[in-house]
Amino acid sequence: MTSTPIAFIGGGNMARSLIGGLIADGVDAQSLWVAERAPQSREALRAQFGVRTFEASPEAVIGAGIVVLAVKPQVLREVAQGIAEAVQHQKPLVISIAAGVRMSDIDRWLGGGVALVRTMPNTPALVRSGATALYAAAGVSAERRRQAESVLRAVGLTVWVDDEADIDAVTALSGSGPAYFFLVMEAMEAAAVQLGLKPDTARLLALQTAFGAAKIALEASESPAELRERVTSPKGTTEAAVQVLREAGIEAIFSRALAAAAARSRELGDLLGSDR
Ligand SMILES: NC(=O)C1=CN([C@@H]2O[C@H](COP(=O)(O)OP(=O)(O)OC[C@H]3O[C@@H](n4cnc5c(N)ncnc54)[C@H](O)[C@@H]3O)[C@@H](O)[C@H]2O)C=CC1
Ligand SMILES: O=C(O)[C@@H]1CCC=N1
Repeated sequence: MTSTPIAFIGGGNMARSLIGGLIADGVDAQSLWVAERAPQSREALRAQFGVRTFEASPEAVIGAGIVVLAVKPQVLREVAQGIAEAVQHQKPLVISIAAGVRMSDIDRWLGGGVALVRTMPNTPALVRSGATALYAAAGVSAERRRQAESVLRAVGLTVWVDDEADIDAVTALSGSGPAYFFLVMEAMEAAAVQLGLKPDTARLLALQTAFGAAKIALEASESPAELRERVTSPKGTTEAAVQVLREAGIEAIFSRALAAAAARSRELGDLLGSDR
């Protein structure tokens, strides 16, 4: 991992996940700088991680080799324009994690000619089990790409996509994906409580089952479909449950859900980049 200071602009949920993961990977907290406008959040970031915090974003950019844009898409233009001068002076690698917002717009807001990598990480970065897709325009050097990849690889798996539009699909799949699995965990826990289990017992078993299923699916050579079939005895209990899920249209529901997320990502890109 690079030892250059990394400045996060925005210290919310996703920045905290990345910072926690980087520190767990051995990165020195003093080389992680965070510009965060909310005083309570700055205080919490210092207390939890021991990172340096800044009230004014340009101050965090000066001296940083890498700048991570970690504010909500809706405020990214204002934030980028506010640090443009510092970025043009400092010439850091800029990594955007914002959903939807296109690279050409961010580059323009930052004054143009910026070494920019657009990424879509997810919150399991906190426990170094993140999944991040990265995209860089043709002009970004191999060295800058390696630098961006090394930051995100420190907190989990990384993949490059060669079409920026793929980031919308990635956002729908792995960016938002943890929430879908949490929802399934919530639903399974509630259903098990209805069957008479104590809430604590139901949650523990639901969570460990999710963990075990993901672990075996990652480690085994078989596909998830083959692993599912292995659990499903003919005329057994799993078959009874899977039949209910299929009759309710589980595949179609996920297809619609991911399509909605990808459409929202594209919509954010259109909406927020429309100042040209
Ligand atoms: N939460 C998630 O699971 C993921 C989020 N993202 C992206 O990460 C970005 C951040 O999302 P979250 O962390 O969830 O949002 P958040 O709302 O938790 O964090 C944003 C932070 O930025 C701060 N902020 C707002 N304006 C600021 C300014 N002018 N200067 C400095 N700080 C400012 C806010 O006070 C807040 O703490 C978004 O663009 C989102 O699309 C990407 C992948 C996953
Ligand atoms: O919900 C969102 O818009 C962000 C992007 C991916 C996950 N959270």
